[in-house]
Amino acid sequence: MTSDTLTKSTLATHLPQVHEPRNAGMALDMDLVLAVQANTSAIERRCATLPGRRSVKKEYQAAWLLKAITMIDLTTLSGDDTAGRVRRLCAKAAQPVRADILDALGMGPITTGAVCVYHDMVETAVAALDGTGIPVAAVSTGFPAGLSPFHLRIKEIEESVKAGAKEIDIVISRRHVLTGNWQALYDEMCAFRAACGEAHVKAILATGELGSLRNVARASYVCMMAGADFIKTSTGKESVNATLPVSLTMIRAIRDYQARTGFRVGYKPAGGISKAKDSLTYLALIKEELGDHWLSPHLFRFGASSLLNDIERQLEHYVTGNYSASWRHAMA
Ligand SMILES: O=C[C@H](O)COP(=O)(O)O
Repeated sequence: MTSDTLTKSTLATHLPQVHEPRNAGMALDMDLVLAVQANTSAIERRCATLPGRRSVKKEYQAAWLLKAITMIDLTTLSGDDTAGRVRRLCAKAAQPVRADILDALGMGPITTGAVCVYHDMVETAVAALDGTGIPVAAVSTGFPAGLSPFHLRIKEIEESVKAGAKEIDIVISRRHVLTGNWQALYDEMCAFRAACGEAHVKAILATGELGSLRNVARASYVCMMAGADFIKTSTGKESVNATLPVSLTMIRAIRDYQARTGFRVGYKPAGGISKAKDSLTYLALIKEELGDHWLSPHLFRFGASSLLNDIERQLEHYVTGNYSASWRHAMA
């Protein structure tokens, strides 16, 4: 990662609204899908070099971490979620870094990319975020397993959109991938996209349950062909969630899809990303494989419940020279 492309001055305090044409999708091209391969050992070799590399330091690191915050879907997806917890999370999304730290960094206000909740909490989050411009993302379609009746999965999307969700994170039927039923996956994804209407749809592949990187690559293509605005690795509930090899596989599918169609599809690694250092590795990977254009909330998000906390601690360390206990930072 070079440090010249992102400095504090390039971090506008209010991010410009980038107009990106939505992925219109294309007809299912089975020849293309079946031609997709993934060279697992080459992918793993490339990824093994990433975390150990020299990373950006000092003010450049602080700038990248601030940038990372603007691309977090701040998430709570727990059975014991309450309206109070969701309101606190929304307050954190609207002011993700303490004002004194931002002041010391010479930064104006920033926000996270979105707040991500279950359907039941959408209305609460929408009300709590009123006036902030922060969208609410709802996980949907029988999250996390995606095994509820199909008509109910469609209905769930419609209800979340009606409740004010601007982004819908759907889960695909893993069995369609595992049985190679690409037509069924394509049809399902088209129906989910149609039910979302104007809301943007993120397709969660649940990569930890897809068996191989080749399946991950093929599922990525099929979901993009069916109109996914983003492809997302995981629900956070699988035993293996976001990994670098899976990310490289999906990112290269995105790159190839853009070369073929001209549409830029977003990428969201999710699940188990909780360290500031890991966020820098992901951003470096995006920069190298997709380019600077993708380093923006409209094309890249972290799905994370606890990453923000660690980033805020690192920023405090940069400003004061001391690490604070994580409990000193408001819920993240
Ligand atoms: O989509 C977001 C994930 O569920 C968050 O996972 P995490 O709690 O491991 O950060």
